[in-house]
Amino acid sequence: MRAPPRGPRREPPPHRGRLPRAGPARPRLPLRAPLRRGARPLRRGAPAGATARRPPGRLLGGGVVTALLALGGITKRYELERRVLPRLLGRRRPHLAVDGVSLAVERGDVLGLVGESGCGKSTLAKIMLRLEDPTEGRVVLDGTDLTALRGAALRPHRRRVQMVFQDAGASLNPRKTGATLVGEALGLAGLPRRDHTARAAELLRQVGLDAGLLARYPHELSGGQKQRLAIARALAMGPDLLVLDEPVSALDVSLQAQILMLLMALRDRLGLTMVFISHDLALVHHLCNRVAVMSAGRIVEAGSPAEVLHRPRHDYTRRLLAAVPRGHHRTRIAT
Ligand SMILES: Nc1ncnc2c1ncn2[C@@H]1O[C@H](COP(=O)(O)OP(=O)(O)OP(=O)(O)O)[C@@H](O)[C@H]1O
Repeated sequence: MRAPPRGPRREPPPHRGRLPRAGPARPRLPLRAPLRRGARPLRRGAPAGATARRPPGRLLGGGVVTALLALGGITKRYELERRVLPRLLGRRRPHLAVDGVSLAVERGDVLGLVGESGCGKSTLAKIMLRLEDPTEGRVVLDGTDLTALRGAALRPHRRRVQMVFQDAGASLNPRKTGATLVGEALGLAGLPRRDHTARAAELLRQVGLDAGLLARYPHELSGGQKQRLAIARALAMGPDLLVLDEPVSALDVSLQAQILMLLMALRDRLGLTMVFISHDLALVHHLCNRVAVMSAGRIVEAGSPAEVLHRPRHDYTRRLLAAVPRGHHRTRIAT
């Protein structure tokens, strides 16, 4: 651990071992660097017993958390039913989908998470949103340990991380119009009902859709329009972090480019923090300022797109790059 900088002596925080309820003066953790696998306690060097005294969902003060989202030693094991020789081998067999991932997403980052199918990207995304519980490890959002929270205590934090799925059509309730879908999100975000129509129209404009489309049901929209509506609905919640799981892979190439340009505009205009999950290294190269490469449940390499995609250090990343078809994507990565 690095020694604290020398300087004028600071007063100790008013409640040692307890955090103030909320607010800008909330003490932060030193999580700039990715957490080491299984690191405990989260505040390195915290006094023995500090973890036990921590109120649920709150972290001890004393340092500075710069990461909006910090994953510390995340492991996810699924217990699968064993169909072959269950009496002999046992009924359950564990499957390790995520294996000790530590990762920090800073405010304003657009982090590209790449890796081959089945390496654990979506599972990790669901854990970021607490749609799945990790088997081990911590999810810390803006200094709050989400893994310690349940039910009503978790809800307000969960809204701060929104997800856009590959298949927007399936994630939009077919019985509800765009106005209802976006309006519900605005209601959850606490916007008074009288302001819903104007805000929904504004959000639709932000994602490049005509506000008139709010009157339509999802099946009356094209694939690209559905994806934009899903993004508008996610933005309606006023998220701090948007997790996009293969948001363009179901679209044709021209629509992919349009959605990518939209995401780049949102990144630049709103300063959105995003985790962009994709197989497509060229898309990641264009959109992201950081890239993490995942293989068999682990992050094997992370850095800037220039470092990871142009000067890969890990064999797996080299193989991933070599698998990109010549001409199309490779040229786009090289530019
Ligand atoms: N609910 C589940 N129960 C059991 N195993 C699961 C479950 N969800 C995912 N898995 C397994 O965990 C591993 C990681 O899956 P995950 O969906 O996270 O991969 P991925 O990298 O997102 O793949 P893709 O790019 O194809 O979407 C896979 O082997 C998958 O079969």
